[in-house]
Amino acid sequence: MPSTINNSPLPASLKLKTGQIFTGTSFGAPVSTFGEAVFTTSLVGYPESMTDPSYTGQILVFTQPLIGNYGVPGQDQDEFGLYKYFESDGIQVQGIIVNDYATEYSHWTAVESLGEWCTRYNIPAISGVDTRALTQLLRDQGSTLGQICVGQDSHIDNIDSIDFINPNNENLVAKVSTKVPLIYNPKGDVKIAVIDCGVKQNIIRCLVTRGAAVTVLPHDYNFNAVADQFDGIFISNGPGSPTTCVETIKHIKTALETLNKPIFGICMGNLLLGMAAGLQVYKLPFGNRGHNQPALHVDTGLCYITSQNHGYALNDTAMPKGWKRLFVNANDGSNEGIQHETKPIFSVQFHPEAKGGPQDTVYLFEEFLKNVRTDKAEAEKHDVPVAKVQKAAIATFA
Ligand SMILES: NC(=O)CC[C@H](N)C(=O)O
Repeated sequence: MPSTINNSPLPASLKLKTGQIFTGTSFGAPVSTFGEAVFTTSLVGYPESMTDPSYTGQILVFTQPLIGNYGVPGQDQDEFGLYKYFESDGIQVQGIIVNDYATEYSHWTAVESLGEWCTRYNIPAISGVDTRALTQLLRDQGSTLGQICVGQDSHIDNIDSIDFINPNNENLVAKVSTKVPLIYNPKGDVKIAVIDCGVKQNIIRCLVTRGAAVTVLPHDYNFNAVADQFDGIFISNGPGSPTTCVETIKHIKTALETLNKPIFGICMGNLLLGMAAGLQVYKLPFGNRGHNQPALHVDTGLCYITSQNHGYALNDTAMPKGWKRLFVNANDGSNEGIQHETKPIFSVQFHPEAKGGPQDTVYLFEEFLKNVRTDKAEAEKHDVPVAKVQKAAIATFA
């Protein structure tokens, strides 16, 4: 059961660096934590969002008022060894803030309550917070550093003496990336190297279910040295500031200069590819997090509803030579994707793999794999060495 004193829940609060305190009661672990307070407008998908490594370092505020009513599923795996209901092997957010926590849950996949799950992972959770007021504040003043306090003294205003920790100063990608290469669906017809900045399980699933063999590589792995073993490169989503990913950007830059392979990036992948191409990033005031973000496809004018969770964006006002905008956000005009004008290289800021969210743009995985298969067929025609075995890439790491 969640933390209680004599069966009544512990008081808890969210203290913001800007001086405000939001009070409520604890329904998770009785621990205090720091993070960047951000809000998501998604209506469903709390198990997926909370296990998405992109949320590492963040205190997640749900604007959907009722959270927890379908409980939390188990760690079941599919035929590829990927988690069916989670995006990684545990909770990644620092803590969660909700308005109304559903103390009773019901769903055929549920094995425990949201409160029990948070407690097991030592993650604090607060309910009874006016999340509408909190969201308006975060929207007006921007994402804000905060501390979740749990316990009898949690309501005391000691903000002036708190040394708030900014998670974005750290290379969070290094924390969540795989330490060793991992292979999924080794018999796939094309071989994709996934640069793991914190890859979601459903991104890997979107590649393997479309026939690809996937090797997940550590974020700083020099994939250029083993590029002949792969037919395409994928750059994943991930937490924190892209400016901390110096090593990964260096490798992508080398790839752009020397490799002739299809590349696809998602979210952090869009930021890193853009930076390697010469663009700058900036921090959005409150970010775009939710499942209803409109992305306009620049060439056709078609608008897709997309799943998003990012705090940074590419400044695309002047595109580098050879590159063009692929998508823009119809709400705030921020960049939603870039594309090379002549090479099969593109990336998007939103999440076409969803989980949660709409699947309007999942077709982009087919576009990428079409690029990869066409490129491979061309290379074979001209007898250029194409991807052989993946074992050698592993051997250097094992
Ligand atoms: N989902 C992601 O990959 C997020 C990218 C980056 N951490 C940002 O917040 O902008």
